[in-house]
Order: sequence, then structure tokens, then C-alpha cells
Amino acid sequence: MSNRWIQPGDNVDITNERKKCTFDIEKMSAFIHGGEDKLQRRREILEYVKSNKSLGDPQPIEFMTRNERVENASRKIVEMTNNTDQIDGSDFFGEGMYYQALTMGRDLHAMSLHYVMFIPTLQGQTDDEQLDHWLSLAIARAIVGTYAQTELGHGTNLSKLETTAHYDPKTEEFVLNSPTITAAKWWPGALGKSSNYAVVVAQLYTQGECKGPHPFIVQLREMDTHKPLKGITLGDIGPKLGINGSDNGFLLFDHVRIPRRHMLMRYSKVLPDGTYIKPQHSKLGYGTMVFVRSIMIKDQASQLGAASTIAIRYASVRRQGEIIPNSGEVQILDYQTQQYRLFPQLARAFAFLFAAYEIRDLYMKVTEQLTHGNTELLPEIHALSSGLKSVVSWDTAQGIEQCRLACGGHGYSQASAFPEIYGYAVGGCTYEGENIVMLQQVARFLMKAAEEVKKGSANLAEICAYIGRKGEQHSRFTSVDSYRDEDIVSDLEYVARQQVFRAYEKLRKAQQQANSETAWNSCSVELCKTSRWHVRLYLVKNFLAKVSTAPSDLRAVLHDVARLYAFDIITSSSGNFYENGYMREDQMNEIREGVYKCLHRIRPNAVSLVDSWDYDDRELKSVLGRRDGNVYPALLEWAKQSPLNKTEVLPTFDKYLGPMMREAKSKL
Ligand SMILES: CCCCCCCCCCCCCC(=O)SCCNC(=O)CCNC(=O)[C@H](O)C(C)(C)COP(=O)(O)OP(=O)(O)OC[C@H]1O[C@@H](n2cnc3c(N)ncnc32)[C@H](O)[C@@H]1OP(=O)(O)O
Ligand SMILES: Cc1cc2nc3c(=O)[nH]c(=O)nc-3n(C[C@H](O)[C@H](O)[C@H](O)COP(=O)(O)OP(=O)(O)OC[C@H]3O[C@@H](n4cnc5c(N)ncnc54)[C@H](O)[C@@H]3O)c2cc1C
Repeated sequence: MSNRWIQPGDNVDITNERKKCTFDIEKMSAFIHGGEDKLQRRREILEYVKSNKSLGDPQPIEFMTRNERVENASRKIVEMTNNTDQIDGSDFFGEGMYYQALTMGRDLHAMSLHYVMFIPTLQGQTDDEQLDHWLSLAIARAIVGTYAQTELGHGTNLSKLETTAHYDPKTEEFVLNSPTITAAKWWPGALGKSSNYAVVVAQLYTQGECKGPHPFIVQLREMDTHKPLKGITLGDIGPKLGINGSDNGFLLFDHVRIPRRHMLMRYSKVLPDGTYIKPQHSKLGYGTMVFVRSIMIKDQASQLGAASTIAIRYASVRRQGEIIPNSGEVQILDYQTQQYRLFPQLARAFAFLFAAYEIRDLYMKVTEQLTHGNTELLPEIHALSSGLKSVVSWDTAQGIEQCRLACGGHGYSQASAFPEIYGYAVGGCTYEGENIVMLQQVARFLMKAAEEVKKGSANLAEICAYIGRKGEQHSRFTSVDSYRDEDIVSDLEYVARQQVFRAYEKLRKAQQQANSETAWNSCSVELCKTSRWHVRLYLVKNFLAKVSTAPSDLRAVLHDVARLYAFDIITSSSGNFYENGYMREDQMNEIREGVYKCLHRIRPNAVSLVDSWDYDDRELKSVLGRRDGNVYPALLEWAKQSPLNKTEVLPTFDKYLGPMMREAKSKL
């Protein structure tokens, strides 16, 4: 089988790994990326990005100052968006995200919120006339916008946002104001220095009543000079754990007037006389958050896939220690502990990517239904996107850190790219709804389903139908080789169902002794556990189902990865499966053996499995994860670029260290 990943001059160990591959990598890449045509388009986009020198960085961004990073990112995003004819703009999830990943990396930029939230909000929240006016301006890049919702004092609890928008029927204007310091908008991406417009979420007041948070489009800066408009105070919030190419910002309003029609009026409206028309569903205004939670899953999967690729490739070229004395140092990938650390991360990345395709499809279905005024699937997409966002971003962050640790000392260097990948991805645990808070949203959905089951209703959404099933009282398999996919799912369903009813009963009891909010709080740890099990069950079920649709010659290797994913979940929570004697110890031992068997079977294909994700060096941006495996010379070259190496002797020597040593010596 030909292998496009093997080239002359490559490291011998990584080449030998590639020669061991037992499946067709191109076919696997096509399966991972949604078809041969999609793979072909990736290659074309990559070729274009490589051929356009202006889309590159003059030096590794790790060696740039913050100002240089912001400037470099702004230069590239303008060049990138000057050339959007290179991609199919309607395929943001595929081509758009790939083009951006290749060009912009993980440091974000002046227009990240423009594309991820500002334009989607215009598309989702404006009426037809507003859409006509604003969307063309935004798409043409005549204005650059962000999404300003979170405040210094409140991000989670939207009902307590403090920015106000008072309607004045005399002038047919809203007056935007930040009555306190804690009302300052805080965090919005590219708000500080780059954007001149924002969708601002503010408490709407009309006819003397507060109608809750609503979105408004607001001009922040003069078009020509880019200076803040009168009554507007703006700035950058300073360096962060990651994404320092983005100027996340703060914003305060001092009685700023905007026209009535700057309220986004697709769902709620304020008429000229101040009459308020309420939306068909109170949470329709939160649609952009649901959109971002949905696309985040693919982004997170991609980050974990990248981390796994770097760590697995590096583990194939790094030799250290001997397994059999005097027989030579082994590739560290041969250590079972290394495999146990890394392969589950790769398995997770697969599980998350396949879930990302499902949530994208569900999101598109919901959007289509909403155009006909049908809000039936809104609770389901809210629960699924919130749950996936929480579990996936958490496991991704932990997984990236495992990959970093698995690379020893070099993993700690920014040359590895792990600090950047982690700094970028871990933000996902917080933005678009803090994970613990979002898990509780899922729990609300599950508690309602449990209530339905208790009432004897069989009318449950497919995603939580397991809650209403009776299920087996004991796990049935005898050996791991006879442990079928349906047994795995049924065992996970048992545990998820047990947890749903444990939380439900605890909540019911608590509600008899306290008001419902206090009762909820006293059960919230169990409620979060319930949501996690629900999501893990979904991920396993979806992964196994996806494998069954793979071309037959790919199924065996993918099945090992999917089983590893499931077995890892089961063995790391064995206590839940022993409860009520559901599973026996000998069965759990079989599954443990199953983990080791999967590791052993994946080992020869490990490098090829990560190659199948089709990351180019341009996207990975990692010295450790280079395709050719020639890590050591590249590390030396990378280090030479450190600005500290521009001179042999630093001025600090003459200022501090030199005098210190001279003085010390003179006293001896
Ligand atoms: C290239 C692309 C890469 C991707 C990204 C990379 C770049 C990233 C850049 C970074 C970008 C980062 C950008 C940013 O970070 S933008 C800022 C994001 N901020 C948040 O996400 C805030 C989180 N808070 C909330 O969402 C809500 O306030 C919560 C959820 C806490 C509810 O508190 P609230 O006080 O409002 O609600 P309630 O208690 O009165 O009522 C709860 C009821 O409402 C239902 N409900 C709630 N929400 C929804 C919904 N959406 N659809 C449908 N239903 C919904 C819910 O099921 C429940 O129903 P029921 O049980 O009563 O029936
Ligand atoms: C990288 C990044 C980019 C961002 N970009 C944007 C942006 O572009 N636009 C924008 O508007 N915002 C943005 N944000 C803000 C982000 O959406 C909020 O930080 C996020 O929603 C969490 O809200 P918070 O900061 O108020 O956290 P808090 O709610 O204060 O969370 C702190 C702790 O309190 C706990 N907690 C809070 N409420 C509850 C509860 N009800 N039950 C149990 N525990 C609770 C949380 O679990 C957490 O442990 C960004 C944030 C980051 C980190």
C-alpha cells in the first residue's frame, strides 16, 4: 500500500512505524473527514495556504511580544479573508474552520468573534429588513463586530446582567448605560481594540418594565478614525492563559443613544410606542450560544487529535531505556504505560469528532424547524450541546495535559505546541457557559425525563429513551471477546439510568424538606454526575454506531479504538458497575484485559491512525510532532530563534550578574 506520509530523509523509526500500517490511510482520512471530496478539498486549501507567503508567520509566534502577535494576527486575518474565494464559504464547519486553523493557528485574532458570533447572531436574531442591512456590511467586512454579553460581575447568570437599554418613545431610541463598574462588559473577543461594532446584550426596559436580556447592535468606534464614540469607554483586558493574539476587551456605556431598530427583532420586538412583543420561546435569543456550543465540539476534537498526533509521533522517535536488558533502547511508545496514557486520548478525539458531526446535523435540523416557527427540538439541542460542550472540553483539556506529560521535558517547551494547544482549548471549559453550570442544564432535562417515566409516560426523546427502558438486572457477557457492542451500550445504559434515578430520588426527598432551588443545590453534585453519564453513554453509542458505517476494511482497527474508549470509561468507574451486583469482578477483570488487548492491537497502527487525521505540519505547529520525525535538529533550530540568542552577551550581564560576580571575587 502506498503511503503519502513516508518521504526520503525521514526519521527511520517513524518510517518503520508507517510501513507496519495494516489499513489504507487515505481511506481512513476520507472516513474521518466526511468523504473523499472533503479530503481532496482539504488538500487544495492546504496547497493554497502554503503557496501564499503572506498567510505565514515571519517567525514562530512564541518568540513574539503581545503587540507583535496582535499585529501579525490582524495582518493574516485580512489577507485570509481577502482570499475567501479559495474556500466554500457556506461550509464553515469544514472548509472555513480548516482554512482558519491553517492560517491563524490557535492564538485567535481581530475577527474571531466576527465570524463565530457576530455574523451568526445577525443571521439568527435579525428580522428580514435588519438582515438585509447588516449582514451584507458584516460579510463585506465594512464593519467588524463582536458579541458583548459577559460583564465584570456576571457571565453565567444572564438574568442579572446590569447593562440597561431603556426605550425612549419620544425619540424612538434606546439609551444604553452601564450603571455600575460590575456592569462593564468584560471578556468579549476582539472588543478591546479591533471591533467597531458589537452585538450588546442588555436588560431591555420599556413602558417602565424590565423584559430581560436582549441583543442590540451598537456602533462602538468612529468609522474613519477608529476612536471610541462619545459615551463609550473601551480597552483590552490584558494577557491571558492563551489566545493572546486576540484583544479580549472591556466596554462601558454612559447613556449612549441608539435607534429603536438597532434592537435585533427577529423574535422579540419593541414597537415605536414602546409596546413589547414577546418571543415564541423565551430562550430563542440565546441561539448564538447554542450554535457556538455545537461547533466547539469539532474544534475541541481537533485540538485533542492534534495533541495525540504530536505525542504519538514523538513517542515513536524518542528512544529511552531498555525493556530487555542489553538489547538496546526502545521507542518510548513500546512502554505499555505510555500506550495507556496516549491511546485513550486518541480514542476520545475520535469519539468527539464523530459526535461533532451528529450535533452539526441536529443543529441544522433545528435551524430549519425554527424557520417554520417550530421550537419543538430546542430543549433537546440545548441539552445535548450543553452536555457535549462540558464533557468534551473537560476531557480534551485533561487529554492534552496527559499528552504533554507523556513527552517528558520537551513537552514543557513551547516548541512542543502543548502550552498553546492547552491554553486555547481549556478556554472551552469556561466560555459559552461554565461547564458545571451547563451540566446542570442537562440535568434539568434528564430530571424531567425521569419524572415522565415515573408518571408512566413512554413519550421520551430518543436521546433519553434509555431512562424509560427496564433493562437487564445483570451484565451478561462472560469473556471480553464475546462482549458485543450492544452489551457495552446496555451496561452503560444501566449505570446512566441508575444515576438518573438516584439523583431524581435524592432531589425529590430534598424538595420535601426545602424550596426547590435549595433542594437542587443540595443535589447538584449528583445531578452533574448524572449529566456526565448521560453524555458518555451518548458518545460511546454514537462512536460504535459510526464504526459500523465505516468501509469494511477499516472497521477492525476503528473498532479497537472505539472499544478502548468504552472500556476505559467502564474500568475507570468500576464501582458504578458493581452496584447491586450488576457486574461481577471477573467480568470487570475481563474488561481490564480488554483494555490491554486494545492497546496491544492499536500499537502497530498508532502512528498511521494519527496520520489519518491529516494534520499538516503547518497546522500542528509543533517541533515534536513533525511529520518527518526529525525532532532533534529541529529543536536546536527552533531554540536558535529565541530573541535571547540574538547577542552572545545580554545587557543584563553588565548590569547585574557581571558586577555581582566581580564584587564577590574581589572579596575572596
Ligand atoms: C473555528 C471555530 C471554533 C469554535 C470556537 C473557537 C473560538 C471561541 C471564541 C470564544 C467565544 C466565547 C463567547 C462567549 O463566551 S459568549 C458568552 C456565553 N455566555 C454563556 O454561555 C452564559 C451561560 N449562561 C446561560 O446560557 C444561561 O443563562 C443559563 C443556561 C445558565 C440559564 O440561565 P437563565 O437564567 O437564562 O435561565 P432560567 O434559569 O431562567 O431558565 C432555564 C430554562 O431555560 C432553558 N434554556 C436555557 N438556555 C437555553 C437555550 N440556549 N436554549 C433553549 N433553552 C434554554 C433551560 O433548559 C431551562 O428550561 P426549563 O428547564 O425551565 O424548561
Ligand atoms: C477565553 C474566553 C473567551 C470569552 N469570550 C467571550 C465573548 O466573546 N463574549 C462574551 O460575552 N463573553 C466571553 N467570555 C466570557 C464567558 O462566556 C464567561 O466567562 C462564562 O460564561 C462563565 O461565566 P463567569 O465568568 O461569570 O463564571 P462564574 O459564573 O463566575 O463561574 C465561577 C464559578 O462559579 C460556579 N457557578 C456559577 N454559577 C453557578 C451555579 N448556578 N451553580 C453552580 N455553580 C455555579 C461555576 O461553576 C464556576 O466554578 C469569554 C471567556 C473566556 C474565558
